[in-house]
Amino acid sequence: MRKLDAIQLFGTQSRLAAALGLGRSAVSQWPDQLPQRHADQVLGAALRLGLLTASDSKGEFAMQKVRKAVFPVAGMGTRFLPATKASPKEMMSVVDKPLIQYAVEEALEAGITEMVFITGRNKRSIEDHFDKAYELENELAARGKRKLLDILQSIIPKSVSCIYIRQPEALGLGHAVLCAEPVVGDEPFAVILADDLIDGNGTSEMKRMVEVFGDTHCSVLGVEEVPPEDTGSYGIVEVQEGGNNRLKISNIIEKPKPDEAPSNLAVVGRYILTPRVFHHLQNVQPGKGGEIQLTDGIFALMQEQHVLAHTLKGTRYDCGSKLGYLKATMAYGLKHEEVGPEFSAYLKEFCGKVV
Ligand SMILES: O=c1ccn([C@@H]2O[C@H](COP(=O)(O)OP(=O)(O)OP(=O)(O)O)[C@@H](O)[C@H]2O)c(=O)[nH]1
Ligand SMILES: O=P(O)(O)O[C@H]1O[C@H](CO)[C@@H](O)[C@H](O)[C@H]1O
Repeated sequence: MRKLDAIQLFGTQSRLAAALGLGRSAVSQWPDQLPQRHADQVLGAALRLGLLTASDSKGEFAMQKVRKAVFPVAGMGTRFLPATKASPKEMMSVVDKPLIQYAVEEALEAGITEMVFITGRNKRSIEDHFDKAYELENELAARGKRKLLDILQSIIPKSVSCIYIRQPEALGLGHAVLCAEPVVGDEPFAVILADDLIDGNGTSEMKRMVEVFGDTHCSVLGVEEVPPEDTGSYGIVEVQEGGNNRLKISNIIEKPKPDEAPSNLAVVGRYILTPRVFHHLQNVQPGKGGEIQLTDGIFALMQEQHVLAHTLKGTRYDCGSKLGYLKATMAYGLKHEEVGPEFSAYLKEFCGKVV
């Protein structure tokens, strides 16, 4: 997008600057051909103010699509030791699929075609899971196990690319996301934390968030209410009415104590972020727990751009905790087409004995 077109859209340079919450001088220093992050800001403001609609934001005003998802999987999973001593938490299986596969399926359903995994030590099994398993496939084919072969071959469509980046040290979630910058570049992108397993009840939660992004061109965070005593486990946001039934985030704090929390609205592991966040993550200092926090990068981003909250429609299971993982296993077990009915009967009998 050219700067001239952006100014024309808003009428004057001053109006454009005001809509973006910037000084006039900041806009006058922009180059004639806007880099994508400025174009994104302009489009976001134009959509919010109704100067453009999602359907006419094409051609000169083309908006970028969310094509890439980042999966930070380099954490140490200490809450699940010893299970996570030698194998990653994200490979723990809920019934018959590892957590990371559920996360990738949610991204695929949202139209995302590039999966970027931020890995660390002991994470080779994640690469292997999304790679072709020649010997196993040959063996299954030789034994005529067509159904199992189909399951293996449909883990990820051939047209989707998987990219692995090593986070040399687990310096925090914000640092893990920053490691994706060379691959994500100047595009909006999703972040999915696989240990927050979300049953979208028929629709991928990330798909819903991509739709919000398409309508607003703003960063979007998945949020849900948590018990007030649990605020210390989450990024907590304060929101205000953002127009068009949207919630605009006005503050975000990483893991505040209940008496310091601005609300009990917690960020869950689903984000769509504009690439400008990388600039802020580069400057973020270690925060809560001595880690480079994504929350702190988002706080800085919010000072420049609108960031919206999307209230989850699906059900979230915190599979990074033992209890959450057990709950997920039960819910997915009951719904499973092969074992669901029998499992349900067993549970009824079991509960009868316990109660
Ligand atoms: O430096 C980091 C930190 C965290 N992460 C990733 O961010 C996500 C959220 O981080 P968590 O804090 O839930 O994961 P963890 O592995 O550190 O688990 P515990 O010790 O608390 O049990 C997880 O998916 C983790 O892999 C990184 O990739 N790098
Ligand atoms: O799980 P962690 O790394 O403790 O915390 C991370 O994921 C949470 C969601 O699961 C967010 O609310 C936190 O803001 C984020 O730092």
